[in-house]
Amino acid sequence: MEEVLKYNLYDHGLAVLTINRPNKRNAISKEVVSLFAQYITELENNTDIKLLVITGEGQQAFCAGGDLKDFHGYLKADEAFELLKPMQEVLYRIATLPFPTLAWMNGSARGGGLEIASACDFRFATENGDYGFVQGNLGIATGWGGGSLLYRRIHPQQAHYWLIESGIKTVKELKEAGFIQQVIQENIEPDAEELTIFLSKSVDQLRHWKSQWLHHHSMEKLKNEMVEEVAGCSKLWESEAHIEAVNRFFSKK
Ligand SMILES: CC[C@H](C(=O)O)C(=O)SCCNC(=O)CCNC(=O)[C@H](O)C(C)(C)COP(=O)(O)OP(=O)(O)OC[C@H]1O[C@@H](n2cnc3c(N)ncnc32)[C@H](O)[C@@H]1OP(=O)(O)O
Repeated sequence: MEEVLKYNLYDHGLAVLTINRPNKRNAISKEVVSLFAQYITELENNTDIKLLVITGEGQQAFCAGGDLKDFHGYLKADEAFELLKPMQEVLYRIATLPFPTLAWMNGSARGGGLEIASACDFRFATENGDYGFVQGNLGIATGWGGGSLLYRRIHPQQAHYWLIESGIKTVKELKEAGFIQQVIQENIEPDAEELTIFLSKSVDQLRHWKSQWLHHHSMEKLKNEMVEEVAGCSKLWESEAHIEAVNRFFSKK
């Protein structure tokens, strides 16, 4: 059976991680979290990589967020914290990789799917998708640290408003807010023209610019904010609103 997270390394410095659960709209299961942690260790130790792209399998979704079967249940706050923390650590490690990272959003994204996208330095998205930090509609908040990351990707006031609004955005709205840098028409190919701006530069140049970015933003402050975010979401986990929202999702199936 194919892995639920595929890792492809190309000889021109490109690494691609593909979330491979198209029948579940690439929702993140615990197994996907574990494979992310494993592959990131390989990426951290590879000095030849110029760019990491994270994308989804298929044309319908980039990532539907946490798998509601794996990540949503009747948990106490401390249990929810233990459940959410591993993916927060994955997102922090993605955000602090020593080379540029790009979310190639090949379709719709919800909740944690946009938290993964926010962990990347850059985001390209297809017009065929729509995109929403919907955690607020589930009675919770971002739970993997993606809210802290969003504050570093777009204007902080816009980030605050998006998290409260919990709305679904078009690619036009994402572009207007500066959340995405390019609109894409199809799934990624290793020789995609859109990757040239990265792959035409040297490893040293790309790692210099990423080091500059990491120094500009205190990573210690980011890590602390992300951990506090997980704790805050965990407290909301016990709410009636959250339990009812998850029941609604599965009852409509
Ligand atoms: C910290 C992260 C945070 C958390 O986990 O706490 C979150 O990510 S909360 C947000 C969780 N995600 C969602 O609420 C999104 C739920 N999914 C959808 O809104 C839609 O599926 C959508 C818009 C992504 C795609 O809609 P579409 O009509 O194309 O597909 P279906 O809804 O018919 O779904 C197809 C198939 O996929 C299963 N599915 C979709 N999303 C999830 C999910 N998040 N977890 C588990 N399974 C999911 C859905 O049940 C269908 O499966 P099937 O077996 O065919 O019934």
